[in-house]
Amino acid sequence: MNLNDRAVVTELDPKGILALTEGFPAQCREAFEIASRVDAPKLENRPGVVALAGMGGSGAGGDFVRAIFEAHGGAPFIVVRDYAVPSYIGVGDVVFCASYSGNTEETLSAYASAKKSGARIVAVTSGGKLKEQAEADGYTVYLVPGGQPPRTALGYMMVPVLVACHRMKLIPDPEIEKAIALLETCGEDWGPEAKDNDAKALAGKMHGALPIIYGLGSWQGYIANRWRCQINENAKHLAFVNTYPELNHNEIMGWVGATGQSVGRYVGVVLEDGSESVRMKARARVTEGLIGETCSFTHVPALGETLLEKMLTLAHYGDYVSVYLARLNGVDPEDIGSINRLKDELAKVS
Ligand SMILES: O=P(O)(O)OC[C@H]1O[C@](O)(CO)[C@@H](O)[C@@H]1O
Repeated sequence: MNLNDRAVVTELDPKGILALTEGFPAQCREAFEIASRVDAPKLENRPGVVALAGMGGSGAGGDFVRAIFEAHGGAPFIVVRDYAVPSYIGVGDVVFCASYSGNTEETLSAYASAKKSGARIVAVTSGGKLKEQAEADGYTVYLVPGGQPPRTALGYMMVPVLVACHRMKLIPDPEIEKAIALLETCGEDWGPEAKDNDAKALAGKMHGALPIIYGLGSWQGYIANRWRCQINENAKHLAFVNTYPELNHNEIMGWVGATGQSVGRYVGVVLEDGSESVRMKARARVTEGLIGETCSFTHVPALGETLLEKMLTLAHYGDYVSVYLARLNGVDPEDIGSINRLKDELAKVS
């Protein structure tokens, strides 16, 4: 299949997931402008905990912010992918409720629990019940443009949280515009017109295989999870994710049996910064040696200098891979039939 022909790549993509992927840098820029016009909450004291409640693509945005807090932040930051915020959240804490549609049941339920806890709530949404409730309750709302699949709205959902946290003096300047400028150059290498294209090549390796995506460290693991979600939803393709060094304490033994198991072909990906410690690099090298021919690993290094540049470029690369893999699999990247059927069934459960 000729993935160098845009018409071929978009043949099964009537809703334009490829175009939305290409538009990600512009989306981040627009989100930055929107967020810059909104007053962030004024905090009297530093919160004990900052949380972000969100599912799927909206939860992924929380992981990016979490990584920045873990590297440079002034409070613990947790991502809640569940119906309620933890019991230790209370008055003085900050809870971002992020739902692009504004109608995701788990996030609306987490919103209700956060409200009960007395925490300061900030909503990020394009509308729906979350907008209605947060406005009625008098909380800060970052309102972003609607009308696209939530997983393609990562910029809209993440950038306002970063801007708000910076303005609340919880993180140093994440240099968002610098990261966007770098993102704007990536389409030349990974976009549909780029012929010598590593993203297309990696999608080709994943086609007919089970991708195993390892992060060479914690934030790299968060991005690996975003890759998995995009590969699952866009390409209708299973993928497994793990993170160094934890996988050296368990999953490495799973590979011992994998050679004889009839799973088919595995293809490995390691997402890395490039400046990991000597010991972390050694872990990847030795692990790959032990796994041997059962699975060969492609290392994908992050681009840029800042943590945000590195995370966004690695995630953008994975988004392209997932769209090319969707085409190779012969599926519409927009279709989420099973998710919708699940929601229909759940609607019958009281
Ligand atoms: O951001 P939202 O609208 O809450 O959606 C969260 C997630 O739910 C889904 O719409 C599927 O139910 C995902 O595509 C999305 O990432």
